[in-house]
Amino acid sequence: MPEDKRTPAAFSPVTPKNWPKDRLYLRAPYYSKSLSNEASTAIIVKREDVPSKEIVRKPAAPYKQVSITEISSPSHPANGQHALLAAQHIPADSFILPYLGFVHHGLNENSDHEISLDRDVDVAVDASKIGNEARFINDYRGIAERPNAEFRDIFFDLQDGTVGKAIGVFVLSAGKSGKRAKGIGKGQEILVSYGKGFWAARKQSTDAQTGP
Ligand SMILES: C[S@@+](CC[C@H](N)C(=O)[O-])C[C@H]1O[C@@H](n2cnc3c(N)ncnc32)[C@H](O)[C@@H]1O
Repeated sequence: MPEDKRTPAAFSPVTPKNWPKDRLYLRAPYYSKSLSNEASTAIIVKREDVPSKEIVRKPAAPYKQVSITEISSPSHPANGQHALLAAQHIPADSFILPYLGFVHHGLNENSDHEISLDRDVDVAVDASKIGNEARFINDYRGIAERPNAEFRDIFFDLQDGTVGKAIGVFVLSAGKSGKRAKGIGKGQEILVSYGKGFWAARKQSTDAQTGP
């Protein structure tokens, strides 16, 4: 559990169903006090400096459009773990929820819940110990033919006159052929692509552990 409290209001007393007891639930990003001034200036901006065409997302936790579910299907590659499902139909191209966690310098390669936020100032979000429902989103490989959601940059209202640059989870757009126009159906698992790098790094560390 990180020691720093840049955003005391980040923790929510209300948690979603099936939220694990040993993890803290966030309603806003939790910023490390060790962030450099350069990084803070890059990722936290004044409300009035956000371009007017941009949508600023307000905290809305817990997120009603999703549900955390324990996987109990032997054919699912993450059987016994958790998944995030759509609790209702979510239209193509729409915002689902922010990916919240501990916002810090560097990349914690040991974390399975780490996403880069701003490479220029070397800042990432780690949801391994604190986070929200988005930390339960699995990679599509071995589960579906393709992902149905993706990460995009968002602006998140920190409710103190400032706005944080953050990562949001969105339903994929309909696509040129309209193949994905239906969006994500109620009860379907929300799946992104972690990228080949995520799995390559894990294969390397498994190979190193098992040896020749
Ligand atoms: C961000 S977590 C996703 C949530 C995770 N299932 C849980 O219950 O905490 C990433 C981890 O989930 C598992 N995972 C996600 N997608 C997977 C997939 N397609 N196949 C196998 N394991 C997967 C892996 O253990 C991975 O390290």
